[in-house]
Amino acid sequence: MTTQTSYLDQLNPSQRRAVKHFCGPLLVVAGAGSGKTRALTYRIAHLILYHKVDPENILAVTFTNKAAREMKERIEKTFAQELAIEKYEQRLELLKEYQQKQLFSQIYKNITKKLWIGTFHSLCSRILRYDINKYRDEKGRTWQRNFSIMDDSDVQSLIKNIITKQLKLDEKKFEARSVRYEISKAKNLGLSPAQYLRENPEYKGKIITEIYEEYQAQLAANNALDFDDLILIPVRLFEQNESILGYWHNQFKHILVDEYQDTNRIQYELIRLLSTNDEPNKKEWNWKDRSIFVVGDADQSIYSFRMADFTILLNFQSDFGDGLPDDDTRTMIKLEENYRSRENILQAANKLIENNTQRIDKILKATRGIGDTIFCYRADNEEIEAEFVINKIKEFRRNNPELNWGSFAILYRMNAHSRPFEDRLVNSNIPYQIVGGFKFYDRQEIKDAIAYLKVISNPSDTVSLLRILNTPRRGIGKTTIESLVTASQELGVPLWEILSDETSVSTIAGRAVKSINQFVKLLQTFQAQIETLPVAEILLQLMEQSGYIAELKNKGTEEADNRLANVFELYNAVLKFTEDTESNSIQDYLATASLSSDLDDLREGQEKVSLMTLHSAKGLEFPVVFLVGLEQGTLPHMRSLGDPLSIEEERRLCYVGVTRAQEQLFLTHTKERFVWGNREGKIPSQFLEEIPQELVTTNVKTKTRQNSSVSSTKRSHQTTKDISWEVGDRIYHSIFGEGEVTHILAGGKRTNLAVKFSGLGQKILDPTVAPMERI
Ligand SMILES: Nc1ncnc2c1ncn2[C@@H]1O[C@H](COP(=O)(O)OP(=O)(O)OP(=O)(O)O)[C@@H](O)[C@H]1O
Ligand SMILES: [Mg+2]
Repeated sequence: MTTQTSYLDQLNPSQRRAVKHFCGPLLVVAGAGSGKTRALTYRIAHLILYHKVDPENILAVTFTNKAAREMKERIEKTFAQELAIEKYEQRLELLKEYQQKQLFSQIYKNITKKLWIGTFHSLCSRILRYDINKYRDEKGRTWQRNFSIMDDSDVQSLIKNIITKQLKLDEKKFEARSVRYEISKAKNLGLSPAQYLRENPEYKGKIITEIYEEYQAQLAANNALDFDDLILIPVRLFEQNESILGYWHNQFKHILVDEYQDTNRIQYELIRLLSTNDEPNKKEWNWKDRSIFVVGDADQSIYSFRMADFTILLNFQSDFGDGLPDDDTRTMIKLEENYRSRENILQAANKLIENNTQRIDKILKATRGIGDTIFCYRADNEEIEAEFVINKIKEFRRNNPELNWGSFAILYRMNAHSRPFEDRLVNSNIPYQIVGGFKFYDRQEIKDAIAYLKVISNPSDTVSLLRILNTPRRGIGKTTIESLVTASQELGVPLWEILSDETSVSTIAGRAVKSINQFVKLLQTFQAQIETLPVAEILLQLMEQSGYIAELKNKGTEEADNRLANVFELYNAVLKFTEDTESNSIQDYLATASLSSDLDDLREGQEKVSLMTLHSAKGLEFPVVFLVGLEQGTLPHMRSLGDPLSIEEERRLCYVGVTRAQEQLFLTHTKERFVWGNREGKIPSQFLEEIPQELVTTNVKTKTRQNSSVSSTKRSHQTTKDISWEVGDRIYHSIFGEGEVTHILAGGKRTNLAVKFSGLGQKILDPTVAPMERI
């Protein structure tokens, strides 16, 4: 019999301390692969098993829905293991009877089902299903609990429509995509249209405010939210309504956040409100029976384009620890051993990231053997690069029977880079999956089917209603639809109200009256059964009775057949959802579907080569990793060249990529590459030069690599500026102006300073290289 070890024995002393920590705040900061996520997962198990915390009182935030599922499974396994050990020690029968096993696994599942584990978005959408009807926005608008969640493309077309049709603006000056980004940014900073205008009073700001206002009005009219609202609205609601905040504050006694370095302002506000239940600046805490536990690595902060701000992580102790200093070991634990990567890989990662100035130096020691050297391959172009990668994968599989296709990952900077790899994987008959590529839920037929469900659940969702009104074709023409929409706008009621009013329809709709009435009747039949008919059944019957399936069958083309297969695949997905969650609710299903992020593949656990962007790879690990496209202008990305802070973010991305590898790492780059339709000559990425030569083997024969980047050379000559600094020191920076030192970030060989500049917030600076002096 294999000897079982308790989960606590599978941790090092620092991790164990983190797991055993019960009440109060605790920050775990550590480099990649040091077991942060493991500590967080085991801590949840420990809270339940040892401290007897009700799983309902635990809120754990993960980076993806998939991570949440894996965490639940891990916790279930831990429970099973603990019980087995207990039984063994009591000389009782090990859980060997099949039935008993089934029973126990059911119990574990029921426990983890009660946990609140998920992404910020999915957790917030659950909160809003209870309480959104109590929220009022600054214009007094309200939402109902059956709200829809708009997907990216719906949001985009809504905004485009406002720009071109309603406000009749020049699309070249106000491009939907960039306006959308601006609005999203405002929401992630917690700014309402009026607040946004205050900060952007110039002409462009005024116009964007106008679009933002109109966009909000339309979301409300559709009883819909966008992804950003899912987090913004709970925060606003909690600020507005003390008793609601009090309720959720009591509910979530133990809050845990993974990847805390990628938290943005509004997510932070949410966590803070839930932890304090009081004014944001309150200095006294009541940690009697509650905790906040976050883990992160500032070197892996890669979402600044979504307003992530890693100074939130740096401020954790002073924020949650009654202003405790940053190095107070009562509220911070550092993990210093890496359990993931071979020493060569780890050293390369450590050396690479040392070139960043915005960081806290830290120690990360290898626990695994040295491993093979990293292989750097220079290809003539992207086709040869892909050929090399796929040949290597085949070779590895041949020589290492313990590896399966799932052991390999190809990581790139942008989704568009996947094509040559895909082509060759297809030709070689190698199973693969693209994580974060074209989403299942973005397919036309799936969006149609989901739109049917959305209208059943939320008839005010005019965006979805317009999608299905004449899909499949039922003879309702464009002009008729336009007249119906105009009528609804003039009367200020949702389109559905016009459609379901027979008198209005017969006056407006002309020849289409009969079709519209039939369509409305069909939907009403299902609306009436929303509580009684399982969601999978609603879906299937709707697709049949609306003629959707028949239309696809009649077409008989290969494309139509594929679409049909996808509709049935969706039906399967709904059945699986019901089986997993034991929920038959259409709203629960729609929330899951809308939030199935592009990182959650529909089918999991298959042995396939993974292809994904570096952003998607966060938190994952693979025995063999190919980090491709290491060229200036590819990684680092073109947009970052010339901007030192953006280059640092690109370097963090590269660091994330390197640290995904367990056994073997390949770095590839090309001499030329097709970019925007042109063939461009490429030079190797500066990051390649930052990795010590002795760790790398290469196919380039006459290699004259320069040693390290200019900045690191410069740094070593300028240590004279490394004088002793104190919190409160005032400095002058030639770009940011005057600022005050708020933190001394010491660790390892270097000291960085966190400096607060008025109007600019906090920046992390290396005093030995930053253009700054003490004043
Ligand atoms: N104490 C330990 N002993 C052995 N293996 C461990 C230990 N802690 C973690 N591991 C293993 O090391 C690997 C990395 O752990 P984990 O993913 O928790 O690290 P992480 O710090 O969250 O990494 P990242 O920063 O990339 O998210 C995993 O395979 C994990 O199972
Ligand atoms: Mg992790």
